[in-house]
Amino acid sequence: MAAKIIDGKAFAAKIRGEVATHVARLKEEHGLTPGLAVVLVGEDPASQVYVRSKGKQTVEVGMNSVEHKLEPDTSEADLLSLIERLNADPAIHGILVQLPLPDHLDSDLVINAIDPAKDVDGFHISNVGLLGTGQKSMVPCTPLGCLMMLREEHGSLSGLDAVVVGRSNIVGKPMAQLLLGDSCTVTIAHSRTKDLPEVVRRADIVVAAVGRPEMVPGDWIKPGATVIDVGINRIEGEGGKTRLVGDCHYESCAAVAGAITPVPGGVGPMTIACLLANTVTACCRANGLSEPDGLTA
Ligand SMILES: NC(=O)C1=CN([C@@H]2O[C@H](COP(=O)(O)OP(=O)(O)OC[C@H]3O[C@@H](n4cnc5c(N)ncnc54)[C@H](OP(=O)(O)O)[C@@H]3O)[C@@H](O)[C@H]2O)C=CC1
Ligand SMILES: Nc1nc(=O)c2c([nH]1)NC[C@@H]1CN(c3ccc(C(=O)N[C@@H](CCC(=O)O)C(=O)O)cc3)C=[N+]21
Repeated sequence: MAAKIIDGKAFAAKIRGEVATHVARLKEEHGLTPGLAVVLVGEDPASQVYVRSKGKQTVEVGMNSVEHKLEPDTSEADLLSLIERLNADPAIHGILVQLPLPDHLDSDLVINAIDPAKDVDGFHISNVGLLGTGQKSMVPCTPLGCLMMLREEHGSLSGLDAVVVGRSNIVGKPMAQLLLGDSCTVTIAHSRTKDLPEVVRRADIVVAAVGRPEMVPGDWIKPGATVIDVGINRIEGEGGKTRLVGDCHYESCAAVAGAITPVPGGVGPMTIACLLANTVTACCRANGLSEPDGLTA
């Protein structure tokens, strides 16, 4: 296997350490404790795992964590009134509504009800617009984590060919904006893309965010390219146990890539670390304090 394995778990631990230092400083010098509220509607088991993990890591870096678990049949009005309360609460600096929401709730409406300054997911239309026009915003956590790993790997990304497979609002599109912001030549591929293998073969950087287990094989990868695998797919493994795999076929991609993120231990831990980083950034901005370097794009 040729590829360097990008250790997202270790990188995330380093970021959490930096976040913890800033949290301690905010407490000591300003009497402030950043607070993150996570809202979960329903009982999706995967979402429950993520929410637990976010809460635990939030507390570990010294921040306050508040979890709101709502019944699966919660009305839109009740969810919106909770968001209103969190928007008005000065102890809450970040609000995350776990997606996907149950079908009877309009997620665009709900997300756009969050105060953009507290939108630590970066999904509010104001933050999307700010990112798209190169202005200071809240940057979505998963793409931000991917960007941090790519910068660490390459130094400058300027002029590199990047292909993002997937065009969702939460991963593909903001990822493409960030890569464009770093002067990559960006292609966004999706389910209607003609000749996806040929498109991916041109890329110096491949970001796969498709949600299809092991869809990208090694023979689509240009030798030496960097592969960032965002996919989190639970599949049936040996002995009836479930196993976590990405959207890339790890073994074959690692044989030709220059560097690759594993699943688990790649993008996932970076996503949560960036959520904590965004919460500190939001707390600083809300209090007119200079924000930490290196924790945002
Ligand atoms: N590690 C982490 O922190 C996170 C991981 N994830 C994981 O990342 C993956 C993607 O998530 P998300 O962006 O929310 O997914 P979505 O389902 O919202 O989007 C998937 C995208 O992939 C495209 N696609 C689907 N099939 C194909 C295909 N055969 N060829 C090319 N493109 C295809 C779709 O195209 P079209 O638009 O044409 O339908 C769509 O744009 C999932 O595995 C998810 O679990 C997500 C968030 C965070
Ligand atoms: N509003 C909102 N914001 C999100 O950021 C958001 C969301 N909704 N809905 C779901 C997706 C998914 N997501 C992950 C976060 C961490 C891991 C993670 O830590 N993964 C570990 C493994 C975890 C495991 O074992 O299951 C890893 O890859 O090493 C994965 C996926 C955030 N998402």
